[in-house]
Amino acid sequence: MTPATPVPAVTENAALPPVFDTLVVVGPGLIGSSVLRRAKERGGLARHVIAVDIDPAVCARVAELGIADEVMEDAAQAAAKADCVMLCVPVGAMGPVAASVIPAMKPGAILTEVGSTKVSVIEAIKPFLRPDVPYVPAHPMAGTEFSGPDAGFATLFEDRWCLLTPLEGTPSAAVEAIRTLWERCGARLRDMTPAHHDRVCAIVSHLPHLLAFTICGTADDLADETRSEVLDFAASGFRDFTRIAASDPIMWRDIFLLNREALLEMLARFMEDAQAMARAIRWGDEDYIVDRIERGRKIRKSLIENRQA
Ligand SMILES: NC(=O)c1ccc[n+]([C@@H]2O[C@H](COP(=O)([O-])OP(=O)(O)OC[C@H]3O[C@@H](n4cnc5c(N)ncnc54)[C@H](O)[C@@H]3O)[C@@H](O)[C@H]2O)c1
Ligand SMILES: O=C(O)C(=O)C[C@]1(C(=O)O)C=C[C@@H](O)C=C1
Repeated sequence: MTPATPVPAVTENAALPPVFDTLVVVGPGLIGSSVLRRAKERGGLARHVIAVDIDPAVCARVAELGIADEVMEDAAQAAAKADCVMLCVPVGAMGPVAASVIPAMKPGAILTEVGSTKVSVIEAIKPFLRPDVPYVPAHPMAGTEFSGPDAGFATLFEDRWCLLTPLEGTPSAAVEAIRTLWERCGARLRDMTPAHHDRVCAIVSHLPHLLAFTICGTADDLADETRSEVLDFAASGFRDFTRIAASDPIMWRDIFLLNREALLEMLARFMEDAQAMARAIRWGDEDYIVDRIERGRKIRKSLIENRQA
């Protein structure tokens, strides 16, 4: 265990009784460290927060930042102290990490996670579940292209959606505790089925990342001269793709592979629509082209009105 440098806790939720006594965050990267910061800076989430990471450098950094009361490398040892364990590791690591923490958890303690895919994460965790450890899958729809404990910030989830995909038979008190935790992080909550979640995220998050990685690769494959021009003149449109294309490779490898079916379905639909646009351009179908652009403008406007852009 590494002693952590204390950070002065601030107010906002401080008057409210904390949702949990002890919250363990496994994987204090962008998302996990944002939850830790929220807990420390605003209060109301947990009286005591423990961070666990497999990477000793991450543990050392979290201790230095002072965003947890304790920092540990052994997930099971930390889980034994928890009222809630929140897994914030890449989706491909959720199953193995759940397997190591669940046997150590106290009866009645809650397991939750923040994975970007739900059906396959739930499938990976299910074999290790215990009847006395409720599991509440969640997904905060907030992030940046950065990762690691330095990337997090306490306001990351403010006004962002957090999607809950509760499983049948989960005690409602456990679902409500996780809902309250995210509300106190500033998020707006919505419940949906895991399968619906995966289709929605495939179109609004996973496909855009796939397109961004691909367009950067396509530009990079062009002749040297063209590539340098791309970089010189990438003032806006291309530049906007490069922001999300800078995201973490392990995280996105896992998301693509673990949301394979929904992502491939959305990609096939996108390719059909792109073909239709190509046809309209070839045949000079102005109405089709204008209609598609207007739909894009409408979507952007509604995001702005919903404070999501
Ligand atoms: N980045 C986003 O925009 C975003 C948004 C919502 C949800 N998510 C999901 O949240 C999770 C974390 O994403 P992030 O961006 O915070 O990642 P991150 O890379 O910033 O942090 C992940 C942390 O998990 C640690 N880790 C990996 N394997 C581990 C293991 N077996 N045991 C303990 N620690 C382990 C890593 O060392 C790292 O510190 C992922 O499942 C991701 O899909 C990400
Ligand atoms: O804003 C970004 O950079 C993100 O990639 C955030 C984003 C998204 O695509 O919206 C990425 C993955 C998550 O699961 C949720 C949010």
